[in-house]
Amino acid sequence: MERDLRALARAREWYGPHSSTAEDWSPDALLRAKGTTTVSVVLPARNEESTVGDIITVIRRELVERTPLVDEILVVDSNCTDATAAKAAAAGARVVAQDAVLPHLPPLTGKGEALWKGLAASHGDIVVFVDSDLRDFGAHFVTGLLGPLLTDPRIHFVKGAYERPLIGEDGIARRGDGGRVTELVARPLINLFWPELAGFHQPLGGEYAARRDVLAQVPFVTEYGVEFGMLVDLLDLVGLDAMAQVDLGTRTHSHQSTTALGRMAGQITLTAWSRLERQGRVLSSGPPSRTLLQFGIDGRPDLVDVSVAERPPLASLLLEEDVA
Ligand SMILES: O=c1ccn([C@@H]2O[C@H](COP(=O)(O)OP(=O)(O)O)[C@@H](O)[C@H]2O)c(=O)[nH]1
Ligand SMILES: O=C(O)[C@@H](COP(=O)(O)O)O[C@H]1O[C@H](CO)[C@@H](O)[C@H](O)[C@H]1O
Repeated sequence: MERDLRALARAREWYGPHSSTAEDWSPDALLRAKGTTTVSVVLPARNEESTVGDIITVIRRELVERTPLVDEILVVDSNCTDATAAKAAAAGARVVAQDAVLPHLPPLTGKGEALWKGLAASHGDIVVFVDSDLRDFGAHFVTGLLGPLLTDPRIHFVKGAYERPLIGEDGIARRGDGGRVTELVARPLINLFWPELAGFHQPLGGEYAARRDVLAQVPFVTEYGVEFGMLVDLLDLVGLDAMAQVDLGTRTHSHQSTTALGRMAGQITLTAWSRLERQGRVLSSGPPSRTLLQFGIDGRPDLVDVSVAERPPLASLLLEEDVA
């Protein structure tokens, strides 16, 4: 109890000095602070043809042409079966196929694989990750995330914070109802086991930025375990004071079904379990199951695989290759 109170006090103490808003970071001031630091925006995309082009157009117009803060826009084509790649290229992004990056490695799947391949295929000193399904994207998403990284060498990772309405099938936005897996799974797990991280408003949010040399030192959990695993691993690696968050306003995106989020919840739970084991905080007599029995509306049972894998820190791979 004492430890948890201390940890939550730590989270509260961290929150003030390490939280800002996108408005605090003007593009012109950031351009002055940028110097020779290079910036890559990496967008993981799985069948996002209806939104990816607009996001890239805003980044290119505002942050490449108007204020040259961004040096590279990379879309990772995550086994798309629609026109995502063509739309992204037409809007001015470089596009790489997920499985074409480091092709000598057996391909893995999911968002975490797309992000790790995006890190490997990009070049910026700072990498900004932005989801490709955002529906109200603004350039402030990127400038807000860059702010602390371009102005404070002590900060190595910045997470977006935002209000997340749930857009219903009727098209009506229900304030505060988005981020369902965050509220039902991730936030409770973080508060129970990593309360130092409790100050992060949106631990699963898909918009965040970090220094390349830090991202290259953490593993990337595949599928939808990537954000949860990264927060816990970065807390270990760089410590809470090297992490910050920026309020980006409101974030709306394409929503998955409850069934799909059930699978996501399973992946995140397995990720949390793996970190508890790795940190020696649980002793296990055997691995947890990696399957989830779900039931369709008609009650039909459906056994799904919620296993996650893990890519090693990129730096370790490049070191091996150098040695090889
Ligand atoms: O195998 C995958 C799954 C997702 N994504 C991308 O990762 C981002 C977040 O995924 P999604 O929207 O499915 O998650 P949600 O926001 O609904 O939790 C989006 O840009 C997806 O296109 C990806 O690149 N590969
Ligand atoms: O935050 C969440 O609960 C989920 C689902 O959000 P919604 O309930 O569809 O608004 O969305 C996030 O989770 C994924 C897993 O970490 C991330 O990859 C997504 O980028 C993020 O949108």
